[in-house]
Amino acid sequence: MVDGVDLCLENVSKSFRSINALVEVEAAIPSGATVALVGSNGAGKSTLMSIIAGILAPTSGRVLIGGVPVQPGRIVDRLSYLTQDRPLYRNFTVNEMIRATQVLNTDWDEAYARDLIAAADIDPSSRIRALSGGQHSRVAIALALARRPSLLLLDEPMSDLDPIARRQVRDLLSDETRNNGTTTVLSSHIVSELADHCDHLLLLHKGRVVVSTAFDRLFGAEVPRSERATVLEDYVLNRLIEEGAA
Ligand SMILES: Nc1ncnc2c1ncn2[C@@H]1O[C@H](COP(=O)(O)OP(=O)(O)OP(=O)(O)O)[C@@H](O)[C@H]1O
Repeated sequence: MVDGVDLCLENVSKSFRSINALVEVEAAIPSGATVALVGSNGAGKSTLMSIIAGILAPTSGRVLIGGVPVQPGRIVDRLSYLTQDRPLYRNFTVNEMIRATQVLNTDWDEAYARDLIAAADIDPSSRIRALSGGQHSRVAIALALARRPSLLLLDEPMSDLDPIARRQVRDLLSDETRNNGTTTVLSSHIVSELADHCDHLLLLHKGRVVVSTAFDRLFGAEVPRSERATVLEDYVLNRLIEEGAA
């Protein structure tokens, strides 16, 4: 069991010259939560993840992970971040990529990485450059999970997966939270897909928080599980329309 950590965003702002990518973002995410990070293109989702991971420095404000402030430029312990570009060494084989990740990480579960790659039906002797986009993502997701993180950041992890692979990855992430208590932040444009296994909504629009709340508060007991996807999608759409997004 790897315990998750709570995540606290305190007044986080980020500007790129004249662009205000994030404006005073506040959120408190409990340990073990799975957060659906949602917003239109350019809403600030990737910027926020990079700040949480310590890769980007906020212009102001701070991020606390398990009560400890993130120091930009310093590696955050037990955090895995799958960026949208899924950086893997293209000339390596999958086996070489597994070994390289092992060397770079103290907490590492090689057997788990190999199980996940086998479950995706990927030959570990294949070169990364010879993998399809979806297979490339499956390897990147396997490496991210096998680092046994307490905090997992996934930027559109399912964007290039086929429907079966999407379901497999969704189940995998649900198991991860259930078995390991991993706190997860997951961005996606397919809101309905997030309803089943996320339990917190963080909706951004033009860098500002529109909603940060537990799903339970949104849905209430009266909405059956089977209708959650539609209800969540409608809710997000209506809130974005209210914000002037359409
Ligand atoms: N390195 C950068 N330099 C300048 N502007 C940037 C940089 N990174 C992001 N931005 C701007 O910050 C804003 C937020 O971008 P970000 O990539 O965080 O949005 P996003 O919600 O992840 O979008 P998408 O859904 O399209 O991936 C955008 O206006 C973008 O142009």
